Amino acid sequence: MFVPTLMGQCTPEQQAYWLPRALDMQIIGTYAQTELGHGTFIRGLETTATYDPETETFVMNSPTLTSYKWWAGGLAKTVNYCIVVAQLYTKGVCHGTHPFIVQIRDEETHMPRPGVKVGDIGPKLGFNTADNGYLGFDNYRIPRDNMMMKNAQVLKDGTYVKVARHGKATYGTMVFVRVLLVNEAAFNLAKACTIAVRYSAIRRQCSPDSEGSELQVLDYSTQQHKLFICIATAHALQLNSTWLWKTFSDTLAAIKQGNVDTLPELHALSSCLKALSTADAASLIEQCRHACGGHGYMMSSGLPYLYAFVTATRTYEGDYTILLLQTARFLVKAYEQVEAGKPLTPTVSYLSQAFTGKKLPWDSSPDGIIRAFQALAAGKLSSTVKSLRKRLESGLSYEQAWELSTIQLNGAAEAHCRAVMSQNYKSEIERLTVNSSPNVKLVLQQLYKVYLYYWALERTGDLLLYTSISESDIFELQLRYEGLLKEIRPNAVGIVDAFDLRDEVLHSALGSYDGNVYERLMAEAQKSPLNAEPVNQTFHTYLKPMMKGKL
Ligand SMILES: CCCCC/C=C\C/C=C\C/C=C\CCC(=O)SCCNC(=O)CCNC(=O)[C@H](O)C(C)(C)COP(=O)(O)OP(=O)(O)OC[C@H]1O[C@@H](n2cnc3c(N)ncnc32)[C@H](O)[C@@H]1OP(=O)(O)O
Ligand SMILES: Cc1cc2nc3c(=O)[nH]c(=O)nc-3n(C[C@H](O)[C@H](O)[C@H](O)COP(=O)(O)OP(=O)(O)OC[C@H]3O[C@@H](n4cnc5c(N)ncnc54)[C@H](O)[C@@H]3O)c2cc1C
Repeated sequence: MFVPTLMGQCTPEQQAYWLPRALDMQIIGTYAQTELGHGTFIRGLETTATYDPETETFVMNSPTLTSYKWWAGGLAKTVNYCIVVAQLYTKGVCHGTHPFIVQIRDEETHMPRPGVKVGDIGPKLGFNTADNGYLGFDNYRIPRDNMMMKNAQVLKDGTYVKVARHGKATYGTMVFVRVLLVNEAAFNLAKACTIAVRYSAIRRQCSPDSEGSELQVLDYSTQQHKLFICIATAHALQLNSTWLWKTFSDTLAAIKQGNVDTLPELHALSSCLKALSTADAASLIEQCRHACGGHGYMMSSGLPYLYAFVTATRTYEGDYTILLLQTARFLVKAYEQVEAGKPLTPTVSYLSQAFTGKKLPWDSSPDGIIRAFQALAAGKLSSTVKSLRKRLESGLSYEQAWELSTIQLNGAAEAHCRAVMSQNYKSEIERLTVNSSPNVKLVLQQLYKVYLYYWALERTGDLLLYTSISESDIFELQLRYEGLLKEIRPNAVGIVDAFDLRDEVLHSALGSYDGNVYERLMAEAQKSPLNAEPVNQTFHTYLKPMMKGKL
């Protein structure tokens, strides 16, 4: 996050000075925005940067314990510089949060600079290879030039000058990382399902009849139900990530031309896609662990590490709930645009035909299901706006009405995102397989149908509300879904092999390419320190005295 912020928030002159040093690893930096007391509410951050025109410096200060920077990766022992997001004060006026480049350790001795308090925040669920740290300032001075001045400046005499055309230009790095995280979610879910599917092909358990041999657990329908959605979702996230990256790049290019019109839609998309992709990836990685029984609970399976690593992404770079509410803001505005007969941006254009007051006729084809997801999202949005307006009419303020409606707002945003993801998944597969062999086309179409059927069956309640789907339609869809799992089974191992993930990347005794699961589990067990000697000394110090009643 350090380098992207240097690129996104510095003037060309500042980039010319800082970027080469950062890329050369002469300086190592992190992005310190979150504080002990605030992570989501950026406007509530307490660290201050007060400009002193006498010395042409900013005085960095941590006025309270809760103002200490907390969480930044590498902050504890690794970095010697930080990008610090602080409330900017000049001429007695607060201009809100702005980014500053702050040296916190000596470049030679690595000792913390006077006025800087820095340390490690302690053990975490995962991410323990990163030294996430805390940082406090005691009236610590930095040169005026260390304010990142692309979007706003403080002149030598302390005059504040706003440069950016969009009020949230300083939030740009977060959008960039959210876009990256969709790809990371896809990559890590692909690892987990490679491990779980390969292991499920090796593992034999239970024989349906007394004479027969034990079945591969991958042959069980319930195991296929657990795992094939994981494969389908890994592809869905990867294709949405590529699509989102292009949307991000196009928006950035437009902003460079001075056109910020597409930024709100990008913010709404990156928010809900980051939220859903990281939440789906974390819960499906846990599902892969469930599918591997006891051995999935071993660190040597690689699955606990993947889960601990990925579940953090639901929180950092914008908490799941918060980001969905950002998307909901955008959707409510889109609803108002439909009412006013105004044009809509591409990803919400389906809303212009949606508010007919009638249930969408059910169509179980892939395109029909995608239209149903859109009808579901539109229906939830319409119902949410109705709740908002009912509360406003009762005399509540907009903020109060909004807060009381946030559960529905989040539901509408999640439904919208599912519709966008499903649409992208199918259209990207069709675009990319135009020249593919019939077999490749067949397998990839089977996977996106798994995704569509799975989520339609997960949302039958909503589909009954907003489409004409009947009980028998649901019955038929369930049978079709279960039949599709059986069609995929023969190719399942080949499909995860196609992720082309090397053993060194998987780090898994269960998922290695050679399938020697039991030999690898035993080999990993031998590495346990408890196997260093036949009798551990705790027998003599604790067990034996206890057995003799002497403790
Ligand atoms: C899967 C394995 C992954 C492994 C990958 C490995 C490494 C990954 C690399 C890095 C990650 C590591 C660490 C993570 C680092 C961090 O966590 S950094 C800290 C991240 N913190 C956040 O994300 C904080 C979240 N909070 C916010 O973004 C904002 O507070 C808010 C919730 C958006 C609210 O902001 P606020 O200023 O109050 O604005 P408000 O809600 O009032 O909205 C005002 C208008 O501004 C628009 N807007 C808000 N944000 C943006 C944005 N980013 N871009 C564009 N526009 C934005 C908003 O839509 C409003 O517009 P209106 O037109 O008024 O509706
Ligand atoms: C592994 C990891 C690495 C990180 N790395 C960095 C880093 O490098 N740099 C950095 O600056 N930060 C980093 N962070 C911090 C991260 O960005 C924050 O944890 C995240 O933004 C969430 O903020 P918070 O922790 O204050 O949670 P809070 O915002 O306090 O959330 C707590 C709960 O309150 C809810 N909530 C909060 N506000 C609202 C609201 N308005 N409406 C409804 N519900 C609400 C949330 O949904 C959540 O359920 C990292 C975090 C982790 C876990």
